[in-house]
Amino acid sequence: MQEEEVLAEFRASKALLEGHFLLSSGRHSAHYLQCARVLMNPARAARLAVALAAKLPHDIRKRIAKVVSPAMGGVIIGQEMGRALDVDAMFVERPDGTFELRRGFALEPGDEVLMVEDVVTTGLSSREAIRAIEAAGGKVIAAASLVDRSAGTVDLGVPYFPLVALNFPTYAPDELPQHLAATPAVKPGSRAQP
Ligand SMILES: O=P(O)(O)OC[C@H]1O[C@H](OP(=O)(O)OP(=O)(O)O)[C@H](O)[C@@H]1O
Ligand SMILES: O=C(O)c1cc(=O)[nH]c(=O)[nH]1
Ligand SMILES: [Mg+2]
Repeated sequence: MQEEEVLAEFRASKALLEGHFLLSSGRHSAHYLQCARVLMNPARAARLAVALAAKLPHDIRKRIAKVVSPAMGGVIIGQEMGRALDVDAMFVERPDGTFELRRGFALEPGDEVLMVEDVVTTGLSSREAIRAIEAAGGKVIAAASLVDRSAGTVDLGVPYFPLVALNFPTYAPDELPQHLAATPAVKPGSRAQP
């Protein structure tokens, strides 16, 4: 799938939002990709997962034993990546603030894992998820996401394969441009506010 085709899927699902958003990292942006809208159509979710799986080099792809994603945003694309790669998919969640495997999910010691996200902006959630997977005995050999909002600048500590890389500006709370400072921010994600 070419970048323009991926963006067409986002546009068709009305997932490209404009306004004033407080992101998971605490940074602000005038743009938000609501991946839940992209993934609410199961056929579209499956198509995008097949395209994302095709981004993985063959030597990495054939080693993947499990897919693990950070909830909530990673759950649906993680499940679809499990289907595309024909491996089990599970998720980490943070009811007490730190990602952990729950619900009877477990990794075998040394299981080679693909960490799958919906969006990577600063990489904070991805790095936290990778830590949780490794604490549970897994070995994260690569990461993948539908969107890399860092436009290729993020370092997750493992090879990282996004389906599409975009560069929407983000701002620290004390450096908001006038047009954002003038409107209240909405926070679409589920990370607890500090
Ligand atoms: O790279 P980062 O700066 O960490 O930002 C990206 C993260 O933010 C969103 O999750 P969020 O914490 O908003 O919660 P959600 O997955 O429940 O929507 C998104 O799903 C990624 O996990
Ligand atoms: O950084 C985020 O929290 C974030 C950005 C974005 O565009 N979409 C999203 O779901 N989360
Ligand atoms: Mg998330």
